[in-house]
Amino acid sequence: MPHRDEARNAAYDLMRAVDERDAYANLLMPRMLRDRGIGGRDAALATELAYGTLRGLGTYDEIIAVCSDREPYDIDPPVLDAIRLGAHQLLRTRVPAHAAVSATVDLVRLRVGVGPSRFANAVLRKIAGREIDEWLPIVAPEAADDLVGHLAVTHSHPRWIVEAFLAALGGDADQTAELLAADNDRPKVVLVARPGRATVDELLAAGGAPARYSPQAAYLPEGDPGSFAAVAEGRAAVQDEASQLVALALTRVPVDGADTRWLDLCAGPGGKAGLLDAVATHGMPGFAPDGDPGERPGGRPGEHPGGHPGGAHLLAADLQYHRARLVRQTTREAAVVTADGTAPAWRSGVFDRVMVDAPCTGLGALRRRPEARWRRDPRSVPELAALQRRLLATAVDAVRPGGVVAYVTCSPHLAETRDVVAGQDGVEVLDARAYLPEVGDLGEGPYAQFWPHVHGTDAMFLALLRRL
Ligand SMILES: C[S@@+](CC[C@H](N)C(=O)[O-])C[C@H]1O[C@@H](n2cnc3c(N)ncnc32)[C@H](O)[C@@H]1O
Repeated sequence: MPHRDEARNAAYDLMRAVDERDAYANLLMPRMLRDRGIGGRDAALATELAYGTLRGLGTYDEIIAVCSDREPYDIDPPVLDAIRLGAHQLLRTRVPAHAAVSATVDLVRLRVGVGPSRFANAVLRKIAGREIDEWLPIVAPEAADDLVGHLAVTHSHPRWIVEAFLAALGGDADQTAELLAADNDRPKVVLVARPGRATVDELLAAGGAPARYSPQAAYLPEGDPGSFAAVAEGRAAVQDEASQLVALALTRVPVDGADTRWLDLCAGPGGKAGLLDAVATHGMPGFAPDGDPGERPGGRPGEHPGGHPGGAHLLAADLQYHRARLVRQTTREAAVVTADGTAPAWRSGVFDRVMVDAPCTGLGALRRRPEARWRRDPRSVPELAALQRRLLATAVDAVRPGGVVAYVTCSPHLAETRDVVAGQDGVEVLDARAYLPEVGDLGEGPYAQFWPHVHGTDAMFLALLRRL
């Protein structure tokens, strides 16, 4: 089989697995490529074709509807997926049109049948008649008539997600368009050097590039993170910069009195717990209880305000046993338990700092999972918001008066962010932005909202609450 066809077949099989078996594309693809011995440029092509098609299929289906005598939902799914794959090659890659059409038609003939391949041929030839910029005004409603529909079709997102983003961005259509476009880009791979276990300098020396915000981050320009010794040894890991910073922000808030007991209520799979455990154990350079950050070994005056002296201990909990087990791999000193955060096994008021990284719709991380936007269900939002409220209430109960709770979601949906925090009694809401001085444009406060189109991070939300 020619190389390019191997890549196309892998992309097609991935799409079928996503449709038929609810596979997670980003988990299955690397395995499939490895099993088939596809590497290098072919692997990159297969991944680009599959992920690009999964992201863009909202737009492609509108175009397919115009080019076919059937609505996409009336087309046999194996044929529809192949046509989507062909449409992606025609409209968003440099693959020559004749090659995109003939390879897709061959694929349908071999994998589905001769009749469907004729149908695919007819539809793809019509699609090939125009460029994407010519198609969009034909298939997307005018922004003036239907702003949400316009953005949804142009940037290939479900309407309800566009509505949620528009609301979270205060109705700003331009910003929403930028955010939706950023969701269609591949995210950077970011590494975290866990304090006391690895340093950023070590990651830079091993081929990382300097990061923009987090004092513990380095970017990975290309290649396999596992090739970094620090990653292979669990001293460093892959972690989005916003995810690093919300954990660091919790450790930076000054608390009076004891500061030795920390809790991560929803810790699995352990990204934030890995960082919290390291700071709790080893402290964070730059900390100055009363004076010059430079006094502390490794501290650079003025560079990283805040920090922590260490000497604390983390308890990490997760409802699911297998996720709690993953936390054991990211932490060294922490106690890890399987526990329901809404029915805690600990006494009230015993912790000095609590992280609640609540289960959420994940609308802030759509860049990472190409098919996720089509899988999420708007009906899950009220259910998740109710769970988030219960978890936040438990976290506030678990922290002592004067202690701090970080409420975090990887979603900017207002029902999962501001609305959850607004209902919480017995707390002072701190200005979270004050604990992230290295990052600008985090919103009007008192919360901090990261954005892919502004910061290049996931759309992570942070509220910092001090128990009264
Ligand atoms: C957004 S994830 C946490 C991500 C994690 N903090 C990290 O940085 O890797 C939410 C986690 O909450 C857990 N969870 C869901 N319901 C829970 C509950 N009632 N109590 C404790 N954990 C729960 C899920 O199993 C999931 O692992």
